Amino acid sequence: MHTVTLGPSGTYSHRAAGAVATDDEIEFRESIRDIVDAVADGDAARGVVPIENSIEGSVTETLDALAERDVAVVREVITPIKHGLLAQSEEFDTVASHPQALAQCREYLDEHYPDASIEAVASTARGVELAGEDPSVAGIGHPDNATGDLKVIAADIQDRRSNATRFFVLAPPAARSDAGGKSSFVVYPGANYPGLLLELLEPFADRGVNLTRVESRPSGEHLGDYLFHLDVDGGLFEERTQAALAEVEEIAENGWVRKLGSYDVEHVV
Ligand SMILES: O=C(O)C(=O)Cc1ccccc1
Repeated sequence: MHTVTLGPSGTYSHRAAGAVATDDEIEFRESIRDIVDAVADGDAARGVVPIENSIEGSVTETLDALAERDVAVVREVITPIKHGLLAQSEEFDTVASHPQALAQCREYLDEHYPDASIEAVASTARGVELAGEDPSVAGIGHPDNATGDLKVIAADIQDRRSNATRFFVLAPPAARSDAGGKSSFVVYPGANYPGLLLELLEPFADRGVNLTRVESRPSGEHLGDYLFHLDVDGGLFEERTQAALAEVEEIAENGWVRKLGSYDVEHVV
């Protein structure tokens, strides 16, 4: 079975997927939700989705899909992101890209193309595809996508020199593993009282398990009701991580805890 990721060919997700699959094993989907669904429904062996960017923060579509569907996280892949502005010539009036890429280049676009219309599309590669079809459109994406009539009008246009994105490699629940140096959980406490979040985090602090990310997301139930995404520097094979999690499960007895799994981190260029 194949690996699904955000298409068309040439997205950053596609590049990250190269860490776990060869090109002939990769199939494309047009949204993150479709990727998570394909893995959860058993239609794909692996899925590769962006989770967090160093400039723009969390990819909320991914967080919400991980809270809703039962999938395992089996690996983390980190890639540097270097955006190029790709167009047939400098005579364009619209810039099309993925919302994350547009946000990562906001200051550059404001300074150099203040009059351009900004168009959010499903992926960076889709924006570049549009630029290839229409001379009035420029895309923001990886410079390797400048094929055919497209030129790299400007390179390295992201607003910070250091720009990296974390991707999760997803697998069906049966592939969930306790091995690996990091673990991710989603906690819905099903309660709301002073100090609740502190209580949820203390079991990790008490055992010296470092938290690498805490993110709250609306539960969708009612305003002010949240679930929490936790990443920790500890594997579920470790007694300290298991013990901390058992305490968290007790605190969340009126809600639920989803163990996404333990995994190792890989850097790809
Ligand atoms: O659109 C893409 O290329 C993606 O894979 C999503 C994305 C967009 C911007 C930075 C990192 C990932």
